[in-house]
Amino acid sequence: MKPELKIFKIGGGIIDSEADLLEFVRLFSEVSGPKILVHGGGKGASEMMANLGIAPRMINGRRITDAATLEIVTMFYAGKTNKQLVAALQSRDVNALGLSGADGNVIQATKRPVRDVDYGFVGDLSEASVNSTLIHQFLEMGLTPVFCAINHDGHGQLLNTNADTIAASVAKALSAKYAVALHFCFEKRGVLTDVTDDKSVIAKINLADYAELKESGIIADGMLPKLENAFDALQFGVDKVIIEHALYINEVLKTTLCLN
Ligand SMILES: Nc1ncnc2c1ncn2[C@@H]1O[C@H](COP(=O)(O)OP(=O)(O)O)[C@@H](O)[C@H]1O
Ligand SMILES: CC(=O)N[C@@H](CCC(=O)OP(=O)(O)O)C(=O)O
Repeated sequence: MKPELKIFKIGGGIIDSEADLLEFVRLFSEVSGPKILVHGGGKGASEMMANLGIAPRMINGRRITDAATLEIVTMFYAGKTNKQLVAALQSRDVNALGLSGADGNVIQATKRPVRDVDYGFVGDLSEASVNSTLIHQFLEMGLTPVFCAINHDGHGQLLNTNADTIAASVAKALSAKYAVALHFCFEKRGVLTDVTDDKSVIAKINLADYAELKESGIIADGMLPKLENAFDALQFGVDKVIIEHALYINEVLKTTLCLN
């Protein structure tokens, strides 16, 4: 039997509030066994950009990342957010190791080719992108890797990748060695039939439900790429995918995804 590995992804809605972030760190520090944290921070990055007079542009949940945007998101994700999270985890006795994809060449991406849209310095990940051997070694050393959304192309160019995609790719790559549970944590209790009603959590979603929910428009905005990544992970070896509130990871109200 494969050993268990828990991968948690937190998004910008939680990172934006210091109190929420510290509460998540407390809960995460109590999670037993080998674990990995992947963080976004899109909301804070957009605020920082707006303060600097640069209008953020998103298409299909992905940020158009020109050179100026890349500088800001690198500072915000790989700098401030990653290091604050690592320090908070250390204060809870979690030996966290903050990583961009460039560190140890742990995730290498390819700049997204220009088709209908030029996304700029956005990185796409493939099966070969994630160095699962190195991540396994970190876990064996008792370290908890903390990934941000910045990676590189191996030729000196930093790239920005949606953090849900990073979480799903790391989960897929490690599923050869581990039974991986992938938790997408954000500021709602799961996938909702009514986004304004936290009680309307859909307990289970399979591939057929997913198609219907998309068609009916119940799933929209950032939930679209999140579920796309989530089902991709399930189809490529990840054991469990859960969508839940970052501050209620120990409670039963959540969405579990399944293929059939
Ligand atoms: N059916 C749905 N259930 C829950 N959230 C939804 C749904 N449809 C759209 N959303 C939106 O998706 C957002 C989550 O996507 P995103 O902001 O990208 O997450 P993250 O904070 O993890 O980056 C929610 O804040 C919500 O506004
Ligand atoms: C290419 C791309 O879209 N990158 C994302 C990375 C951060 C992210 O995904 O943050 P959340 O998880 O908080 O949304 C962005 O810059 O917004």
